[in-house]
Amino acid sequence: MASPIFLPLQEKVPRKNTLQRASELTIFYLLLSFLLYRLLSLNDHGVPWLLAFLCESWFTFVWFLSINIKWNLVDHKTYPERLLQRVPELPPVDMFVTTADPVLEPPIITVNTVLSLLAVDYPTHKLACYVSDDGGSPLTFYSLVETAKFAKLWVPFCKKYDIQVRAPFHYFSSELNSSSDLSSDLLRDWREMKVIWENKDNLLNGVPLLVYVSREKQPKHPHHFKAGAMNVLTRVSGVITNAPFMLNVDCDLFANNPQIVLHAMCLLLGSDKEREYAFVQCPQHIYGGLKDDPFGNQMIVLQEYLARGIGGIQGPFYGGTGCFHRRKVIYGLSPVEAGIRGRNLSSDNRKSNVEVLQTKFGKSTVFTKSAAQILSGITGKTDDSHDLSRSLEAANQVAGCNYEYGTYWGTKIGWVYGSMTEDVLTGLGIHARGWGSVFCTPEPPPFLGCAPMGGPACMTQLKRWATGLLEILFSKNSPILATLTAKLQFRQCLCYLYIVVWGLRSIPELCYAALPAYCILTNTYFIPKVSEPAIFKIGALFIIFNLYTLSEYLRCGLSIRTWWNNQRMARITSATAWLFGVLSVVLKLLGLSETVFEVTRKDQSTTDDGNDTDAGRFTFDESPVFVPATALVLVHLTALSMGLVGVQPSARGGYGSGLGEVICCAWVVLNFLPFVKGLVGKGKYGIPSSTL
Ligand SMILES: O=c1ccn([C@@H]2O[C@H](COP(=O)(O)OP(=O)(O)O[C@H]3O[C@H](CO)[C@@H](O)[C@H](O)[C@H]3O)[C@@H](O)[C@H]2O)c(=O)[nH]1
Ligand SMILES: [Mn+2]
Repeated sequence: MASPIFLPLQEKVPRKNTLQRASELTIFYLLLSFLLYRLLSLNDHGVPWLLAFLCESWFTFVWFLSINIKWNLVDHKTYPERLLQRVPELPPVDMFVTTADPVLEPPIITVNTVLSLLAVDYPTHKLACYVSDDGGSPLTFYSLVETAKFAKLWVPFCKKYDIQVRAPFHYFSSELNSSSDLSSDLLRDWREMKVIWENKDNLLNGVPLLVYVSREKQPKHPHHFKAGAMNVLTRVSGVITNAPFMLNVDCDLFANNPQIVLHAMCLLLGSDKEREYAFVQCPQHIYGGLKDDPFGNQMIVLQEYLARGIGGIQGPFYGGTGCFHRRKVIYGLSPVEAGIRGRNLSSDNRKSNVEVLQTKFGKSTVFTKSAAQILSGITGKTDDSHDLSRSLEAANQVAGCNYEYGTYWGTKIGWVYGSMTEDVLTGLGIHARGWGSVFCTPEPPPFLGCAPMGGPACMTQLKRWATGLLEILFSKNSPILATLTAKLQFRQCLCYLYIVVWGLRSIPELCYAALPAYCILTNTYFIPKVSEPAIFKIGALFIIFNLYTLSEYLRCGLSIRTWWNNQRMARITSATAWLFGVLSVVLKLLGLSETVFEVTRKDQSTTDDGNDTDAGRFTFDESPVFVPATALVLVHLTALSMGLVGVQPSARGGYGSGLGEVICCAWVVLNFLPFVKGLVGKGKYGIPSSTL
């Protein structure tokens, strides 16, 4: 047995995926050979053929990007029990929570998240929790005051009894009523707990610092939504605790695995190789999720293969929540400057003078001093004599709405502005400087959060993502430029391309989905006739592709229904939210309107078992986002009935639409079934007459 000192804190485990690779390449080959067939026969066919060729070329390109992502799947195993033997003293961590709207994000959700963070297994005096409230809501503030009081009972209680789920809301709803024995035990211990809490002088048993921040906002000053909030939190924490590591979560994402900070440290501390990880991204699992994922947004398969796949290249994207950062990376350092690669910079070089720092970081002297410490590698506050009033004064200054003017904040330092998906943009900047990142997937899942339910809430979220990602493609921070001019690896660039073109996919998808109906209505065709061998290629493509995606779901232990719901929702999203994402970016590029961050409604789970059938039903509102998909469905229904009755114009040149088009048409209708139901549904389950 090796001594614990030499045992690694983490291990990179490549996954075997020979069969998947073979299926991916088969699909790619079929796509290419089918494209060739289309190309060679372009002259004999009309517009639908050309359109189909263009759309299929795009699908082939997207498929190529997806093969690149999934080629090398890796897992990272972490061993927190070895951590203390290797690292005698754990570093401080500042934990950030953002909330913005007390109605869409009820304070009880934020309170749970905060309590779960305060209670993680980590020395309490090394932790501090900062909550940013962009709503400036008295309700949220009052809830947090109460939280701070409750935490003094809750944190020691969790640690003493090694409670697993440390978000009280979830703990009490799941475990308390399991046996009467336990309840009486618990009651006695509740009384005992008060003994524990009297012992508040002992910091190790205490509660981490909790700070409420509501930054200054004024109509004339852009506040940059969440990215702006994160930058304020970074500065405020800089002048108070200045921890070298920062964890950030959205208000709904509570810590589900009390050891998560230790797991993350295994990846951030370790050897030189590990120190190249700029951030540790945890997966976002959903709690109280509806059965079979009716809205296709629990993202289990996406995270399983996408994040693990990029893990085999430069590392996962930054997902905006459930992520541990190195403060010095957020402050703009590259791996070389951080002394990880190449020579360590001499201390003279590192010690930038105050003026240079102030032009980059802003005018606060307290803050620039703290930043200088971080940049030179000194971790944590050096002077233990905590001058809280001085810190608070500085905190007020750095949270002001005009503090960032003329500084590097939002461009080279901190969370980057200019995209509704500030997370991906910020992570891209970090990768472009040459840093890596890593996906952390311990059991039980580290964090759990909400997924929106119902049509409109899902649309808000997906539209924002499509908008934000497309903003990145057209900005000066685009991944293509980052590969050409900076250190973004080529394959990593292809991974970024895969997601930043999400919105653009709507156009070819919508065209392709319109083809069957168009062909039936005009009695033309775009599917090869049965007499041609190419029919086997497109048939095989259809079957192998669906079996391949289905196998991905089955391997994750998900049901066939979940697979179907996700496939269907992907088509619906494309014809709705993604299309509108493209429109809003076009309007922005034309200078006609600005993009806005619309907060997603955080529903508390409505049912305990997640089996309520109505909760999974697609809902509508009067938003124009539903118009294109409704039109698509109406046209297909018309085409289908005309095709079946046989009232079609006579075909030109002998061949008209055939069985192929009818099957495709029916397939489109099947995919948009929620809209077909919406045509006859009542209330929120029906498509409003204005949309129709
Ligand atoms: O002006 C704002 C707007 C939002 N938020 C916070 O940002 C977070 C994310 O907003 P939410 O509406 O929950 O968006 P989601 O689509 O659920 O979030 C995903 O997508 C966002 C980017 O679009 C990322 O910022 C998130 O981390 C990621 O989880 C929440 O904590 C909000 O309170 C602010 O602090 N200020
Ligand atoms: Mn969210």
